[in-house]
Amino acid sequence: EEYSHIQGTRWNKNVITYRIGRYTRDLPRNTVDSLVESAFSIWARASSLTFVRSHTRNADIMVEFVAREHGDLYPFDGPRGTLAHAFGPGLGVGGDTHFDDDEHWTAGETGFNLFVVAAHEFGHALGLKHSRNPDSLMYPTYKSTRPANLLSREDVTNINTLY
Ligand SMILES: CNC(=O)[C@@H](NC(=O)[C@H](CC(C)C)CN(O)C=O)C(C)(C)C
Ligand SMILES: [Ca+2]
Ligand SMILES: [Zn+2]
Ligand SMILES: [Zn+2]
Repeated sequence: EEYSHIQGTRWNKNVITYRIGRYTRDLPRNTVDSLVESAFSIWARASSLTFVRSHTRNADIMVEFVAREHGDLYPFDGPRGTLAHAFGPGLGVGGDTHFDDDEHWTAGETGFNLFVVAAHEFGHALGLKHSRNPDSLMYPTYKSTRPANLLSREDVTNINTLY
């Protein structure tokens, strides 16, 4: 889900920073780093946005793996069910993206594919809402077999309407 009701609608800049906090034990850290970077690059290629990894606390988007109650109003639900959530653009918690660490995160076809889920969540972190088009990345249900070009024409149109 996305919680844009407490944030703004879009970032007022084109260079957006992100920081990876707590990792998952399911994957090597450098695998998580590259999958996260690839998920951001999907949106960068479709828009005028640039994403820069930061190691300081004041990054725009904090990316973390957490479970159950984790300090915001939206505790996760254990294995399956909700896989992740992200806050819409804004200061503080704005843009922050949380992955449910009770899921089995993978880089392949088994478990839940981190790249696909991250790309969906980062759409929310940029201000996108859900789509009713099952072919769109922003469709609310996870699909493991996504086309190579993750974004639908609708996704590309929507990100370019916003930025
Ligand atoms: C397998 N479980 C699902 O398909 C669940 N969907 C999700 O966890 C969404 C993320 C997917 C689309 C990556 C939640 N979301 O929208 C975050 O921004 C349910 C449909 C069960 C809620
Ligand atoms: Ca879950
Ligand atoms: Zn969503
Ligand atoms: Zn959270």
